Amino acid sequence: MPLKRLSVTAVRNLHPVTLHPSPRINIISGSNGSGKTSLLEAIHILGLARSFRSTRLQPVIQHGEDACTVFAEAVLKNGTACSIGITRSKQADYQIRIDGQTIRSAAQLAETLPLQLINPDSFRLLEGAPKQRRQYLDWGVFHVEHQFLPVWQRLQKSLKQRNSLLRRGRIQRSMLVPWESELIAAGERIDEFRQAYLLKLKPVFENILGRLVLLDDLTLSYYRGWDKERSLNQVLDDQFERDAQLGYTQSGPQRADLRLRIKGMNAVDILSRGQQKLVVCAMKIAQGYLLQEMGAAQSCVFLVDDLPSELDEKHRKALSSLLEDLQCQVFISCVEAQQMQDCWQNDTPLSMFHVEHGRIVQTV
Ligand SMILES: Nc1ncnc2c1ncn2[C@@H]1O[C@H](COP(=O)(O)OP(=O)(O)OP(=O)(O)O)[C@@H](O)[C@H]1O
Repeated sequence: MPLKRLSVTAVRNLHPVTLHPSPRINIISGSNGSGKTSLLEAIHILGLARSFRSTRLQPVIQHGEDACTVFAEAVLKNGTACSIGITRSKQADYQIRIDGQTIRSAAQLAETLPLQLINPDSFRLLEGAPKQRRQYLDWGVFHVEHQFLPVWQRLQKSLKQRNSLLRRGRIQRSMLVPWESELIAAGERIDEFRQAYLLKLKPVFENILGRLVLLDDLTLSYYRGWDKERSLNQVLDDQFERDAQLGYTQSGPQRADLRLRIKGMNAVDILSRGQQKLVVCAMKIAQGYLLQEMGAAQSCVFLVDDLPSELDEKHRKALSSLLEDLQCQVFISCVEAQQMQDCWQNDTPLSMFHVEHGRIVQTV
């Protein structure tokens, strides 16, 4: 869902600004510490009510100010306008408004403005804990499967209850049964959603990866979080004693993972940094393409922090062409504008912004 007007007030070092971004490609250049990432961070806050740099929103509020605000007018897929605003003050939690209505859940915000972030931390998708890859997978499922959120919430609740009973100690097997039946029902649904989504994602990912880099041996597979030969019911039953000793549920959809391997080894142990960046980009861009293909309610906005770093010219251009073909709105930050200037076709709407000491000026 492209943003056609974006206002940012009191976010980090940024001076108050109103921008009119291109519905397609936006390049934000500036030297280190000028405020490029802060602009991407502001858009991220607008879409997810959280920063990608700090777990709390308070550090994002400009020193000496009481609150930060990000506001945008966006265009929905059906062509109608939609306004989204978020304010976070030092004293209170955030306030979100969509079309003048206050909303309480960040999930509604995420549904309205699907965002994909590619930044130096995205490497964690390959090298980090399974949680990162589960979140990646669930982002996709959330945007294409409306039943995902309520089922996922039921799963979290039943799992929390089971774990808290397990932690109490000296527990009877029968005491877990009511929570387990909820956990099993929700867990199996979540597994079905994830499998169905991955089946669609895999060919898109392989195609996109092939346009970026030749890695024929790379495989992407799914681990559902428990033994594939046994039902979740059976696994919970068999592992009860051990779960009770440990005080938590060892197996289940909360342990699901995506595995990226090359010749049976972890891809992250084999690939160069540049190749890892390309694989991560292919994974994220594939989700954008799939969202379009599956006719999701809104198209995705891509935030790409420091695209040129660790990529040579050939790969930079290949990546740009994928983002361009996606026909989404893209915000790309870089130090030198000219590194990103000649990557686009002549008819692609392109806007360029330069940031200096927090002041953003549109140059093209
Ligand atoms: N709450 C805050 N209030 C005011 N300034 C802040 C706040 N938090 C961070 N800053 C400053 O804002 C600037 C933000 O820089 P930002 O990370 O956006 O720069 P950048 O252009 O992306 O740099 P780089 O190219 O090094 O990644 C930094 O100079 C930082 O010291």
